Amino acid sequence: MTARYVLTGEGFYFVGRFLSVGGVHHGGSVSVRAFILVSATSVSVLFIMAAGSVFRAGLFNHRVAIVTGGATGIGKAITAELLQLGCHVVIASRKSERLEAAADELSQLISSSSSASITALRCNIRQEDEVRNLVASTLRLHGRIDYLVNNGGGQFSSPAANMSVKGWNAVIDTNLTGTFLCCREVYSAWMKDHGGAIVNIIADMWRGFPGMAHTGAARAAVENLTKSLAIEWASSGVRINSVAPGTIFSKTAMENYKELGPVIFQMAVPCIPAKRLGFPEEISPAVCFLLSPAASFISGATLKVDAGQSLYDSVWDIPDHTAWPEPPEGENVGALRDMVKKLKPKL
Ligand SMILES: CCCCCCCCC/C=C/C(=O)SCCNC(=O)CCNC(=O)[C@H](O)C(C)(C)COP(=O)(O)OP(=O)(O)OC[C@H]1O[C@@H](n2cnc3c(N)ncnc32)[C@H](O)[C@@H]1OP(=O)(O)O
Ligand SMILES: NC(=O)C1=CN([C@@H]2O[C@H](COP(=O)(O)OP(=O)(O)OC[C@H]3O[C@@H](n4cnc5c(N)ncnc54)[C@H](OP(=O)(O)O)[C@@H]3O)[C@@H](O)[C@H]2O)C=CC1
Repeated sequence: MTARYVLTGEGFYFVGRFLSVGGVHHGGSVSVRAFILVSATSVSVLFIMAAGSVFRAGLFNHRVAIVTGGATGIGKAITAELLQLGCHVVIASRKSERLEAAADELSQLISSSSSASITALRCNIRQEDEVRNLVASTLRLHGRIDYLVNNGGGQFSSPAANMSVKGWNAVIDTNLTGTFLCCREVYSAWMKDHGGAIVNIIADMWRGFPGMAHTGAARAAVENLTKSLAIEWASSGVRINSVAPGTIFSKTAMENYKELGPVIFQMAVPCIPAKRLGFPEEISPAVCFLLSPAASFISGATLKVDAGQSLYDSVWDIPDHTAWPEPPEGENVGALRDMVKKLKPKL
């Protein structure tokens, strides 16, 4: 038996509760349609987003978030979704023009009935004093910090052997030390006494990150940092998790690699089980979920949002070579030689 129900209005709220994702309904400027497929053995629910967030509008009303790198790419999508959920968002990065342009553009998403707001603050997360100022300014402005999204970061592509120590340090300082500084400062200044939720954006570095070894090392370290802080800060009511995106296309991400950008993104596609690139709007719901009350029992975890890429293929090609030592002699090597001889075509 298969039946299909199309629900509207309050029905969404019921579906949201049923799915335990903190409530999903049709409200505000967010327009969602849901289809439930029921069969004898299973019930599956498919949400089709027409626009905005799948989460309940107002879920983050009066909450305050800092999103580093919130003016571009993935950070911008996270900021947009948080704003639509009613959050006050402070976006922070190094380039004032980008910050101001994004704040102007994203403020258009805020409906007149919403309490949400967006503020752009310049901050280089590698600089301890600038991170301290960012947190102090946010507290002066809003009086609280409920969420921190450590999204600001990046790297350049280079074989490890060609990396200078300056280049290595630039990437480690940004992705690892910058993340640590933001976590520590937000915790000391607010979350220690009031709790909160943190999400760290890491990367698909599960099998190393050949071609970008510095960022692989930094992101693996952040994954471990996430676990340490989940334990150290649990008694303050702080939850901290990571999101590991696959290959996510945005204009700014591509431009970072200059003329190599199109090549890098194009060559990733065959290695992605979905056979297409991901998009920032496919990362932001995972971040919002981990910040939300729907994740109230989740801490120290990493959510891969990569269409299975981390289980599949690598873009790094190892050319044929004979650089390894011969295997130890013995009956198995002999058997292999016999097998290879038999496989050779007869002349
Ligand atoms: C292949 C696998 C596919 C793998 C498959 C494809 C996966 C793609 C996944 C994409 C993942 C993403 O994260 S996309 C997101 C991309 N966005 C970003 O990376 C944005 C932020 N990035 C940056 O700001 C920069 O890239 C970063 C290097 C981190 C910081 O730059 P800054 O200029 O601020 O750093 P500085 O302190 O001035 O130091 C710069 C030094 O870095 C080194 N350096 C910088 N760019 C360099 C370059 N292109 N080649 C060599 N070296 C470089 C030099 O030593 C520089 O020194 P000098 O020589 O003295 O100048
Ligand atoms: N796109 C992808 O495939 C993947 C991306 N990631 C990571 O996700 C995050 C977002 O990347 P994405 O949106 O794709 O690319 P973008 O290049 O658009 O975003 C990177 C952001 O980080 C900010 N940033 C970089 N360095 C600093 C710094 N020192 N201080 C403060 N802000 C900084 C940049 O702003 P500004 O330059 O103004 O400082 C920019 O807004 C990055 O950490 C990235 O490495 C992880 C896995 C895959």
